[in-house]
Amino acid sequence: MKIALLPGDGIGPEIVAEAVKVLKALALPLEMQEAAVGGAAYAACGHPLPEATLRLAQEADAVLFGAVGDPRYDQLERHLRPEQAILGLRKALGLFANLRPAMCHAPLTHASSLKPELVAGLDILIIRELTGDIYFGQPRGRRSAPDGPFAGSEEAFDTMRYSRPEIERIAHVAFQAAQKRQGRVTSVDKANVLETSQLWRDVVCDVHRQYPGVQLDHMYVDNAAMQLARAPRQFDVIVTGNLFGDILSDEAAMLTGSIGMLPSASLNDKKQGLYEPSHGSAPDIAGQGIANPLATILSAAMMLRFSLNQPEAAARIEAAVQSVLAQGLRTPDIASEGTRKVGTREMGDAVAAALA
Ligand SMILES: NC(=O)C1=CN([C@@H]2O[C@H](COP(=O)(O)OP(=O)(O)OC[C@H]3O[C@@H](n4cnc5c(N)ncnc54)[C@H](O)[C@@H]3O)[C@@H](O)[C@H]2O)C=CC1
Ligand SMILES: CC(C)CC(=O)C(=O)O
Ligand SMILES: [Mg+2]
Repeated sequence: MKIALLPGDGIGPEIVAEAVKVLKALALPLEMQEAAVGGAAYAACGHPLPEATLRLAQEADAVLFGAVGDPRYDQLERHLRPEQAILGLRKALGLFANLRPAMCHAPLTHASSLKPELVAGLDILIIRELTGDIYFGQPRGRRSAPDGPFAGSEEAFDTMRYSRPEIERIAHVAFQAAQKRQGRVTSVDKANVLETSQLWRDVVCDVHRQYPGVQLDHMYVDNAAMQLARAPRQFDVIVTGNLFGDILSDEAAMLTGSIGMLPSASLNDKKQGLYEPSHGSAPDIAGQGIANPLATILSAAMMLRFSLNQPEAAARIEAAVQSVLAQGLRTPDIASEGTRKVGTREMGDAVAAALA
């Protein structure tokens, strides 16, 4: 089983190292090969997604990704910025389905931003479309405004676009996931305002006819953001577009205790996948040894389950994470009174040691 390791920038190398430690402790025949990506790759060879890195990812059975983004490169042209590497990988590998499970582990109900009684047992699956929408839509650019009250001044524009097949395939992923869960899908859009969202809603309704056992409802994204903070357990599966899913999943992370707890799988139609924490490179804490590695470790478990056909090994990692949380070990982002504060490495060591 070939795994491409792409640690990237900021806390990326710190958290990927801990996931690798846990994977190695499983003693499976995993062949891991590392390559530079993001700002690290730009510094080394002038491009955030070098050809060799892309090839390694394409030829691997799965990719374990840290994060990209480096404030030193914020002023670069968009196509050279570290973040283009992850967008480029998603597009090149066709990773249209992003699964972000937001679960509140029992020992962390007090670490959540909400009252414990609102998040106890929380288990939401956010399914975010990942290769379309305003992040990829053309045309985009800068120009002199051709009309309107600010005609002649500098303006910038992006394009929100979705095609029927793109919406159909992500809707199928959502309905099929719901069939294995509580059987409920909430489709989140802004159909009261946006043409793309009106098509989104039409197509989701059309696909729903093939899944009569699944309950479907629709919610505008502004209300969905509010409902997540008010009563998150009303949701089972949320399916939404790239932009809304990006924002809502960071919000949902805080219901679980921290953005450092939210793993993700990005899959294509061949179940080839890229696995990464939902957060970014966290430059504000990089190099301090305090980043929470659990989202990355849980992403490695998703990799074993979805791409490497090792569900038992995945379950062992998930149980080990539960066990260290039950023991009271906490990185600073999830620490509370009466728990034991540990750093990134100590948390990784503890998970590896707790593997049954
Ligand atoms: N997939 C990716 O590679 C992503 C990259 N980015 C990039 O990351 C850089 C930083 O972006 P931000 O908006 O600051 O988002 P961020 O997710 O990196 O950080 C937001 C806040 O959460 C904290 N945080 C994040 N991960 C954590 C962890 N594992 N443990 C403890 N605390 C954690 C950070 O310290 C920070 O205070 C930017 O360059 C951005 O473009 C952002 C999101 C995803
Ligand atoms: C570069 C960004 C689109 C990455 C991000 O924020 C995400 O995937 O959650
Ligand atoms: Mg994001």
